[in-house]
Amino acid sequence: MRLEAALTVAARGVDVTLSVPDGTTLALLGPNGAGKSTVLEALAGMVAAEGRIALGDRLLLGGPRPVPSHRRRIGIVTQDSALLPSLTVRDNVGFGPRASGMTREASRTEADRWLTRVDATDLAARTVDSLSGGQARRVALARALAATPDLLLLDEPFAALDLEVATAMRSLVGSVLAERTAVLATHEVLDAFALAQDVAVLDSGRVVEHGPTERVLTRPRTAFAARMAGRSLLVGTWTGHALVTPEGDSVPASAGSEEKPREGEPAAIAPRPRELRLVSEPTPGAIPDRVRAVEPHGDGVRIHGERLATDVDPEQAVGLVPGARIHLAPAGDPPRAYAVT
Ligand SMILES: Nc1ncnc2c1ncn2[C@@H]1O[C@H](COP(=O)(O)OP(=O)(O)OP(=O)(O)O)[C@@H](O)[C@H]1O
Repeated sequence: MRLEAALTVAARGVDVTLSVPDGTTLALLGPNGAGKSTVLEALAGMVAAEGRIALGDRLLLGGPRPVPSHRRRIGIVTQDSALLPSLTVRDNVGFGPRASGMTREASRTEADRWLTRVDATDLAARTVDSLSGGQARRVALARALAATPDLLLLDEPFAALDLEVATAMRSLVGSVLAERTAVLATHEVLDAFALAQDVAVLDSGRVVEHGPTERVLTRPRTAFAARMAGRSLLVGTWTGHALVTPEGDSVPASAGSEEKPREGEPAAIAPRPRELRLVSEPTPGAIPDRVRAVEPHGDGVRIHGERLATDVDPEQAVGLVPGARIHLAPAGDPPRAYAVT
């Protein structure tokens, strides 16, 4: 069912417009505090919001009065799982079916069906306070799905889980999201690529980019979205074989086949750190920069410049203090330029 939302939660500085076509997943991608949980809670009716929320042909917000949370037909899996502590796992999962009028017996059968779906049948008789974080997340997912929601909201479903548990949860979520309308809050680019057709990048309560995942995360328009995608962004004018920045740097690049740049028009490149290397001399095509920060990264070091970032071996990073002048050049093939009009 299609979701269209334009909502404001003024007290938390959140003001967003989102749209999620029927049967697709939107990743809400942003750093801590960007407002992801607030958007999900506002959609679910758990925090008061102004604006308009339409789910299919039902107006949940923006009509005479907001539809209360329990009538929205929205399932939410929050970061703390929010299960009912005094009930068993089976009764937690059967809560939605029971509330919709099923007999106790039928709701238990339904709960067992969903517990099988999330591979948690062995937990059915446990009380929820005895569950690990990963187990609680599975049960919360089963509980949300058992209520047959029109929209599923997942808030950082893989955060704070061990590697193996998170991997299993990713594959489970991948299978339940197929053909469903869903919004997935995450700060991981991997989740957006793997699970969502579209992405909305959230910066301080505002959507700075919204579009197909591959487009937004490989050809970003804003420095913020580029950073979330693990890239840098240089914008300039396309000459046919180079990008000329407002600072006058000419960076040799090739025209990408997607959103092909046109001569004399605005274009951008968004290289990943590993696509650039440090060069000691200001050679033609190298981009001058200054070190902003240096951080350990994997078995090497990531140099964050004011304009670009690159990964180097630890021995190359010696002496690269904030403010130091550096030059960066493409490490292999020239970067791909794309139109940004
Ligand atoms: N219960 C609350 N009461 C008041 N302000 C809140 C509450 N929860 C969050 N906020 C504020 O709302 C803003 C958005 O926070 P939110 O939790 O929605 O961000 P987030 O992107 O989900 O971050 P995280 O990934 O850390 O959960 C922040 O400024 C935060 O301090």
